[in-house]
Amino acid sequence: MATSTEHHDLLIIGSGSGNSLVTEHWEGRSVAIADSGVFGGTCLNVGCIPTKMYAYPAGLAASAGAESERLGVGLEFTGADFPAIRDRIFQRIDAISEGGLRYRRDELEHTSVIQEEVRFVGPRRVRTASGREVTADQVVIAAGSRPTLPRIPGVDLPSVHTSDTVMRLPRLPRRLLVIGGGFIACEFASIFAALGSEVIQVNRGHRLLKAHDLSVSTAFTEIAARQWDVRTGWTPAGVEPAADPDRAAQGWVRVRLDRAEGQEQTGTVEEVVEADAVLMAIGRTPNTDRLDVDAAGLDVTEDGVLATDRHQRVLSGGAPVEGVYALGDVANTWQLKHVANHEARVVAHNLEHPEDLRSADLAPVPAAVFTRPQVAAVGLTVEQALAEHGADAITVKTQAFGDVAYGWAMEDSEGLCTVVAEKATGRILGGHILGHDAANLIQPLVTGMAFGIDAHRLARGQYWPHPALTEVVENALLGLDVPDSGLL
Ligand SMILES: Cc1cc2nc3c(=O)[nH]c(=O)nc-3n(C[C@H](O)[C@H](O)[C@H](O)COP(=O)(O)OP(=O)(O)OC[C@H]3O[C@@H](n4cnc5c(N)ncnc54)[C@H](O)[C@@H]3O)c2cc1C
Ligand SMILES: NC(=O)c1ccc[n+]([C@@H]2O[C@H](COP(=O)([O-])OP(=O)(O)OC[C@H]3O[C@@H](n4cnc5c(N)ncnc54)[C@H](O)[C@@H]3O)[C@@H](O)[C@H]2O)c1
Repeated sequence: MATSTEHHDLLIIGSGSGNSLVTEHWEGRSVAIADSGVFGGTCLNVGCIPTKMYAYPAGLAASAGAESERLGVGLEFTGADFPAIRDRIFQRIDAISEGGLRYRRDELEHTSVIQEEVRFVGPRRVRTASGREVTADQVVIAAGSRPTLPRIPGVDLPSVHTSDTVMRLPRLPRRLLVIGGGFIACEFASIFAALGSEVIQVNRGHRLLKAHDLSVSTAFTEIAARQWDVRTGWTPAGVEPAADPDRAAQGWVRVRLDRAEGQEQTGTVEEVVEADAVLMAIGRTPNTDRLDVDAAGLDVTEDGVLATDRHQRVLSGGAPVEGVYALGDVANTWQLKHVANHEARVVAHNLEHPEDLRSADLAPVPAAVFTRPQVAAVGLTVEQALAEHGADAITVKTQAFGDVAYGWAMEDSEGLCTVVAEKATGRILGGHILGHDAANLIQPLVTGMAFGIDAHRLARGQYWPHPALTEVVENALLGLDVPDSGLL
């Protein structure tokens, strides 16, 4: 039963990308931001930023040893001060989150923060957990996603973590069992292995990063297996405290693994791994189910995200609901911050200019995995291009890092850049990079695809500083069987 009702010009559900919607336009108007979690959302508090703040020192740690020795530099890894790294990261992050909350809640006159879970009771009406009813002329749903947990016994034991908690562990795990083979699982396996944990990564399928191009995913799985223990074809079946009471008291658990369905059955069908920390990283669930969207009649797609039109207006029965927008992980399946940011810019404009609606243009979307080595991708994989265009219509070049000057100087033997393009036109269909600095190296290919620059023109229509590693992209482009642009 509602105890009070308040009305705002704008209600934003979710303080992650949603927080960026409060532009100068809203001064003198009333804006409420509802968030029952930590202010600032996933990217800042438990996502992109802290993971990369771990990935950088982890990269420094991993450069000692075999790689440095091979190049004649005597570096020794003497251990990571995990609590110091953790505290440095979260002292910086928590201050930003707390400052953002104070600014919106206490300092600005036209904004308020509802620190409660909210659920829809009508299209532009929500009820808070404490029973307040809040209405608004316009509503933006930016409620994000949360880690998915497997439905197995023992998943609620304190040593079982998700990406929300694993970065705040009191100490570096002795043995970390990582479940999953996607972005989150691979980034954390790479980080914790470099910092000194014994990492065992268990994945259902036989390739890590399986959504990536086969060339990248296959090579990454092999390289990962040289850095930590990768076990494929398994799925977790249950977690229980370790049999030894002393170990159990220290948080050690036994994780039972079953052979994953549909995977080749060789060897044993059940295995047990003991670990003092377990990370479940098997995907993220959009938060639509936390919002009672049915009460507002809002459409949800079969992927569980809110259905929107190209202006990010939420649909009801297939038609846009006036003044209700959605963005980010609750409204798309990319689950990437740069996509949420783009959608937020579209929504910010459309809220302010309902008579001049702008559209989200999501293609092509790059993604980068900040492992060691890094992985980055944009557009179609070779397999997708083959399926969509046929073998005769496409051309593919895989350029090894070691065959361009800087990669050769690094004595790199792992890095590769695969580009796939349309043979007849040179239109770039996709790019896939594994290796040093892949997250940066992918950008020329994103530019080429976004601005419709064909492969030869992209390679020959600009200078590439010699001998920078970007030459790996230039050479991949030049290796394609595409029309000559005439440029030299
Ligand atoms: C470990 C990790 C690393 C990542 N690294 C990267 C990366 O390197 N690059 C990249 O592009 N992306 C990365 N991502 C993905 C990226 O963080 C997300 O795509 C992005 O943060 C989504 O933003 P959002 O605004 O949609 O939602 P969020 O930032 O998740 O905000 C949603 C907010 O809504 C609140 N909320 C939800 N339901 C309710 C409710 N009913 N009532 C009140 N409040 C509610 C939540 O508390 C939350 O604060 C990473 C994610 C994770 C988990
Ligand atoms: N650098 C980045 O851009 C970055 C980093 C982290 C997360 N993210 C975003 O967050 C999203 C979620 O990441 P994620 O890694 O959790 O999901 P994901 O979808 O990338 O990977 C999920 C993995 O879990 C495995 N899996 C699923 N169920 C399983 C089970 N029962 N047993 C064993 N394995 C199982 C899948 O095979 C897959 O390998 C990503 O899709 C990405 O968009 C991005």
